[in-house]
This record gives sequence, structure tokens and C-alpha cells, in this order.
Amino acid sequence: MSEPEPTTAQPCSHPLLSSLPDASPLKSMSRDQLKDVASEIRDVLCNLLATRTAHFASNLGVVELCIALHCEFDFRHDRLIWDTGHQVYPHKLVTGRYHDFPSIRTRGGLMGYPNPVESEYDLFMTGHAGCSVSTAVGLRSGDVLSGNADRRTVAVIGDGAFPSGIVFEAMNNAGELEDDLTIILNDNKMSICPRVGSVATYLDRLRSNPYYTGLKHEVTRLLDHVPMFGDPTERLLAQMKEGVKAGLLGGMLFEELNIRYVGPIDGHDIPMMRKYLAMVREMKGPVLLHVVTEKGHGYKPAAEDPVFFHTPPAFKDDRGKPVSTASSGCPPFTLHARDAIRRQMADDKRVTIITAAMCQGNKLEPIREQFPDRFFDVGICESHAVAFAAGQCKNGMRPIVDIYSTFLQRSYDQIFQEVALQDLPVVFLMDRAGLTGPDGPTHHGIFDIGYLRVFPNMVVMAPGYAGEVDLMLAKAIEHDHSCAIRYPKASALELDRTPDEVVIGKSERIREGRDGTIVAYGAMLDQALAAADLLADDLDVGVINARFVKPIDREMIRETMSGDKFVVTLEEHVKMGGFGSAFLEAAAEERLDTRKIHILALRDEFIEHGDREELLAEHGLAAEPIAATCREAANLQAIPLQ
Ligand SMILES: Cc1ncc(C[n+]2csc(CCOP(=O)(O)OP(=O)(O)O)c2C)c(N)n1
Ligand SMILES: CC(=O)[C@@H](O)[C@H](O)COP(=O)(O)O
Ligand SMILES: [Mg+2]
Repeated sequence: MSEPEPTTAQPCSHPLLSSLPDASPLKSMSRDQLKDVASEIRDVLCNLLATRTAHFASNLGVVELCIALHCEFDFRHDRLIWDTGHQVYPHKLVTGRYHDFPSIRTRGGLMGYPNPVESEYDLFMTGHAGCSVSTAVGLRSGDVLSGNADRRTVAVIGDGAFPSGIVFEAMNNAGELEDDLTIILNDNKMSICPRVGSVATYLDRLRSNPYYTGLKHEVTRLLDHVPMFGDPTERLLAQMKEGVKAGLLGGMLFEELNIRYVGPIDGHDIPMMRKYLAMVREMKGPVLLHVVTEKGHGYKPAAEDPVFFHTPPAFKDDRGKPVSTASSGCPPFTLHARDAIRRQMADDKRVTIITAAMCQGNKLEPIREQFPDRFFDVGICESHAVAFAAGQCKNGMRPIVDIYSTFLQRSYDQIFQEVALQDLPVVFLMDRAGLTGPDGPTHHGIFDIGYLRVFPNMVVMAPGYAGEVDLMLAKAIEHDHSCAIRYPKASALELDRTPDEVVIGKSERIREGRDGTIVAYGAMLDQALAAADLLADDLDVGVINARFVKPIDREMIRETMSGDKFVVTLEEHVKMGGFGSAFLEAAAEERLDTRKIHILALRDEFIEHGDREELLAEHGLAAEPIAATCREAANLQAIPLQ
């Protein structure tokens, strides 16, 4: 495959893609035309990356697979689920969304994941890994029950997502139901980082089997001459034959689960894939087709460094060398957290770090190098990560589960039973807690306060600025119960002050104020201070860095609500179950006048993708709307409360 021309600001013309109203014309295109479609798709992807950060290498890798699938099926009628959904760009480009494609991952534009609102070709809005096989098994079952058995069902799942526990739950069920189903395992040897675990090793073994290396035909031909029936020696030979054959054919794991295994095949050879897809389409019962692809295929820098090019910052192709055009600001919370983890691990041999395949996103690579024995990447297996941490705790270790807020949802029952109920001191570092921007509703981490603060003994906190991150993690490690620390995908505010000592359940006053107080939870401190500045000519507003939602600082609540002062609470979280809600509950229990409390939080809706600042402003969580709420609150206070 030739490399696309260096990217330019204006997309080149794409005669084939731009003429596709939907995927059906692909079926009648020649081999050469389909190859040209593949080149056009890669060109569009490269042009996109010159303008913004987006999922790149995964999409480059599935171009041919996507084209072949749409040639052999009609997914307006048949069913197609792309697991996770981050590799869905080629699919969008051939299913009538080429002209809208430049809007992808911007406010009001196409979503970076499947979205049924956009197209009948998308069935579920997804972004979390692992559920494709389950939903496909369910779709098939529903089609059989509702008299639509002529529909075909296909799930495409990457080798990174494949070891998720739920995939095995789905295969367990599929093997028993025996409904027709095609599972395509897209094996590119990569998750975001190189894939890990023994399933990965198993897939490596399958890749090296004689079939893929071209010997299979010869060996199975020879084996076919061994007789199946006859005397005991012959029977023994026959049994051996089956064993040898299974070993040679590979896929025994799947075959034993009653899922036919086919492959591995080259996922960049469109004619061959069409042949295999046509074959598995007609097979009865569940079938797994093992497809080998290269992540980043067709763009050399991405194929050579698929980790960086998973979601690279916008770059311009300068003779093949990507040049980041990303702007630099204050370091993000993630980096402060990484440095804090490193310090804790250096000081205390009990501290371990556990990631569920997000080493790169959490910037943990240097920790992986420095502490290989205490670094655990368990793969995309969040439930296991949490239960595994609980197990380590029982032996006196102090595990830190470093995880995105939205992915921790996958482990809810393990947080309940294995951690909270046992009262074990697992530390959760919840990155991406808040609005994650262009990833959108599947990735916003806006429910964690609500889902964690309900557990007895759990401490739930959030740093408001950079200087606190280290202190909070140290406190969490020292504490004998489970602690969760949340922070968003954002630069950490740098304050010119020595943070107060971190005391569990105590807030920190940052600014005095006579008229009212803004109580900010976590990174909202930034906006709180900006709003107080905006108000300086009219109102003297104090600012408190709440630090803890559980236990919440009741003394602070009594103090801020004394006299006729108003209180505005801020959080990057939904209102229900969040910080303001906890404040209100405590104030009510303290018999305080709760009419003086104004809660600013995210609305009760799934929030679209867009720029984080833009989304915060829309939800009243930027300096201007916060200041406006304070003015309104002050005016209300002027009217005597009945
Ligand atoms: C439950 C969950 N955990 C983590 C992630 C983050 N994540 C997105 S893509 C990805 C790697 C997926 O690897 P694979 O399925 O092999 O797809 P590839 O990118 O290699 O095509 C990870 C870890 C996620 N989306 N969902
Ligand atoms: C698809 C997916 O879940 C990840 O690739 C995610 O988009 C990464 O998010 P960050 O870019 O915030 O690490
Ligand atoms: Mg992969």
C-alpha cells in the first residue's frame, strides 16, 4: 500500500467515497476500485488528523476488513457490531457519512463512535470495550424469536478487547445456544499498548500455526489418509489424528466451546477476506474468524508506533515525520498523579499499581520501567483489576487502581463486595473524572461521586489544584480504608500557596468572603476563583476547596451557612448523588436553612461530545454563569426568607 500524500488543509477529492450514498455500491466494484476506496479512506483519515486528535491507528488497520464486510453483507438488514467502536471511521465513510466526516468529534458533528442516531448502519452507541459478542448473541436470539432468522449477525472484536471477561461469558452462551453468528477477531497484536496476558500468548500461537504459515494444507492432507475406523491400533491412530489436527488447525479453545474456528487470515487482502466472509456467512452455529491486521497499516509512522498513533495529537506530515501541533499549558492532573504514584512506590514497598490496559493514557510507562515487579497491566478487565487489588490488600499490600472514572463502572460489584464490604484499603485513582471532551457520552466520567459515596467506610476526595495531588495520594495510602481520588482530563491549576495539611473530611479555605461562598469540589476550584474575581466589584465571595465529599466537612457547612450568606456548590458531575447533593443532605441534617444552597452541577442528561470548556459553559460551570448564579443568590438573600 502506498503512503498517502502529505496532508494538506483542504481534503483532496475522493471520487469513490464521495459518490457512495450507502455501502451497497461497494458490492459491484472491481478489485481495483475497492483498493482505491481503501486508499481514499486512508487519505481522509490522514487529513482529519491534521486538524484534530482522533483515533487513528486502529482505523487505518481495519480499512480492508470494513470494505470486505460491507461487500459481503448488507448491514441495513444484517447486524454489525464493532466492539468498543473507536475503529468505526472507515465504516462511517462507506455508509453515507463521508460528507459529514470533517465534523467528527466536534460539538454537533459526527460522533467518534457508533451512533444509531446518525445511521441505520449503527446499532448501539458504544465506546467501552468488550460487549460486542454479548449484544450480537442477543441480537441473533431476538432475530430468531421474531422471525428474522434470515438476518446475519457479525461482531468484530479486537485482540485487546477480546480477553474481557464478558466476552467469555458471551461465548459460553453462544456455544450452548448454537445460533448462527460470526465473531471476527481482529488481531493486530495491540491493545492501546501491546496486548498482555495469556490469551495474547495463545493468539500468538495461533498466528504461528501451519495454516497461517502455509503448511496446513499439506499436513491435513496427510492426516486425512489415517483411517478413522477399524482395529484398536487404528482407533488410537484416529484419536491421535483428531488431537494432532486440532493442534495444527488451532483454535481448540474455541472449538471446545462449540464455536467453529477459522483462520488466521490476512486482514489486508480484500479478495481473500471476501472469500472467507462469504464462507462463514453460510456456516451454521457460532463461528470465530481470526483475522490478522496491522494497527496503523498504510501509514508508516503509525504502523511503526501504534501506541503514539492510537489517539495522536493533531499532526502535520512533514516528510513522514509527525509533528505535534498540540498546544502546551500547565501539566495535566494525570502527570501529577503519575509523579505521586512514583513517590509512593519508591517510599513504600507495599504499594503496587494496577492498570486495566490504560498504561499509555495514564502516563504510567516510566513506572512500568522503574517498578516492573509492582506494575500490573491486567488488560481490559476492570472487574478483575479491582478484585485482584482486593486480593493483594489481604496480604498487606497497598494497591492503587489507576483507572478512568467511566471504566471503573465496569467493576461496580467488585468495589462493593471485594473491596468495600471487606473494608480493604484499595486506592482508586480515577482519571478522566468529568467531561472528557471529544470522546463524548460513553467516556464522560460524571457518575462516580454518586456510585462511590454510598459505600460505608469509603473515602471520596478530589484535588482542586496541582499541589494537592501528592498529599492526597499519601493520605490515601496511609488510611486504613478504601479511598477514591478523582480528577479530570485537564491541566491542573497551579496555586501560589502551600496546601493545608490533608486531613480526612476537612476542606481548605482558599479565599475569605463576607457575602457568600463558592464551595468547589475538585478541579472546579479554578472556575470558582475566576468567578470570585469577576464578582470582586459587587460581591465579596469566599472560595472553599471542598477536598472531600465523603466524609463531608460539616463544620465548614455550618460555618459557610451562618448568618445570611449564600452558598454555591460546584462540581463536574451530575447533580443527583453528587457533591451538592451531599452538601444539601448534611445541611438538612444539621437543620440549616437549605434554601440558601445553590447547586451547580451537570444536568440530568447524557452529554454529547465537544470541547470540555464549551460543555462546562453550557452547563453553567464556567466563571461567567457561576458569577451570575452568585448574583442571583445574593439578590435572593436580600429578600427576607420566610
Ligand atoms: C471497558 C474499557 N476499558 C478500556 C477502554 C480503553 N480502550 C479503548 S480502545 C482500547 C484498546 C483496544 O484494543 P483492541 O480491541 O485490540 O483494538 P485496536 O485498537 O487494537 O484495534 C482500550 C484499552 C475502553 N474503551 N473500554
Ligand atoms: C477508545 C478509548 O476508549 C480510548 O482510546 C480513549 O478514547 C482514550 O481516551 P484518552 O485519549 O483520554 O486517553
Ligand atoms: Mg488490537
